[in-house]
Amino acid sequence: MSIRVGIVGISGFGGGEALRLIAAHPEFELVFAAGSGSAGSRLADRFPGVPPKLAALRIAPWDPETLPDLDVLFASLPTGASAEALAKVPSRVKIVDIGGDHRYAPGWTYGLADVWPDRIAGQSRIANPGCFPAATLNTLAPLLSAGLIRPEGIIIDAKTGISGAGRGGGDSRFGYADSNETLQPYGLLQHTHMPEMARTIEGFGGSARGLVFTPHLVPMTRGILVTIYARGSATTAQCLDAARDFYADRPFVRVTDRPPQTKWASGSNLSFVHYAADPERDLVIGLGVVDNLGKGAAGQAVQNANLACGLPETAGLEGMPVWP
Ligand SMILES: NC(=O)C1=CN([C@@H]2O[C@H](COP(=O)(O)OP(=O)(O)OC[C@H]3O[C@@H](n4cnc5c(N)ncnc54)[C@H](OP(=O)(O)O)[C@@H]3O)[C@@H](O)[C@H]2O)C=CC1
Ligand SMILES: CC(=O)N[C@@H](CCC(=O)OP(=O)(O)O)C(=O)O
Repeated sequence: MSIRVGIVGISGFGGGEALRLIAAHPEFELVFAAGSGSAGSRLADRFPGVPPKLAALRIAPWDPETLPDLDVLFASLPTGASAEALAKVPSRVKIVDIGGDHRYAPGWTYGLADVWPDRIAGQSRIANPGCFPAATLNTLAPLLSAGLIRPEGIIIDAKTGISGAGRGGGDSRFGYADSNETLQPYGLLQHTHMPEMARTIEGFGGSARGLVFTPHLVPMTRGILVTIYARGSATTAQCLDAARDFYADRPFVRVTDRPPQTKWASGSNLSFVHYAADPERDLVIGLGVVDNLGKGAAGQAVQNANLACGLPETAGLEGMPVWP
């Protein structure tokens, strides 16, 4: 019997990517779509390429108190817009929140699926990591776990595609003329993703004091590359070996022998990690790549829902990236 799922925020970039993955999922059946301004339109109006079986499904106005019978709800609402409404969803409906309202919130499991799948299995309230933390924490986890770097003073320099800002945008810097042929740093010293990164780093032991995270907008549609500088006396080979051990049985993380590029992950739930280290300089450089809409949002959300429902973790996520 199929698993009945809904998506709220389906007209957005995260919700639209969840639709794409769920439409091809072997066990999930999309029975409910909701939104705000898009309410009333059929899926085929918003997504002309949607499979015929879903074309006539109409987007409902979002009201958590009038949900149909659902097993899983994916929420992809602007951060700040989901906490109150999702509290009204019956507890029998499993929720994966792609937005930022429930990360490390009481009663919610932080869904870092490649690192701690056992914590997610069977859960019913899962907060997806932010897109930058998804790339960063997958890269750092093997090093922290093996004690190869110190948790203090980690510096993360990140580049993101424009879709990371969502369809909503609302800020002129995301328009084509403002974002094409230019690189824009933003969020210096205060980006909202720092607390969840610090909390996860400290979960491996020690203090994340002195954490620096600086994101940059890059004129590309999808993709995140994080370049991380940490202190530690490991060699490159030790870092790569630690990551290969850590991710030995994990299906979505590739430990590469050369620096990864954003296009390698495009349209997939893959995460690429690579390391270069110089013990003489007490320096470890970690590189991580994800698709912000894949591992950074809808891909990891489907992976989390698979774990929550006891399905194979890879169900619906085995497609290769789009290239070129
Ligand atoms: N874009 C990305 O790469 C990532 C995004 N996220 C997070 O995921 C969430 C969604 O982001 P994203 O998809 O990019 O954003 P978008 O702006 O693309 O989409 C958000 C959608 O939410 C709907 N919406 C807004 N307010 C309401 C409301 N009150 N009730 C019902 N629906 C509403 C809108 O639908 P309508 O058209 O119907 O009004 C809109 O299309 C955010 O929290 C974001 O930070 C997380 C990781 C990566
Ligand atoms: C380019 C861009 O603006 N990216 C977003 C990150 C998207 C994301 O992961 O957002 P949430 O944590 O709110 O879910 C940002 O920097 O805030």
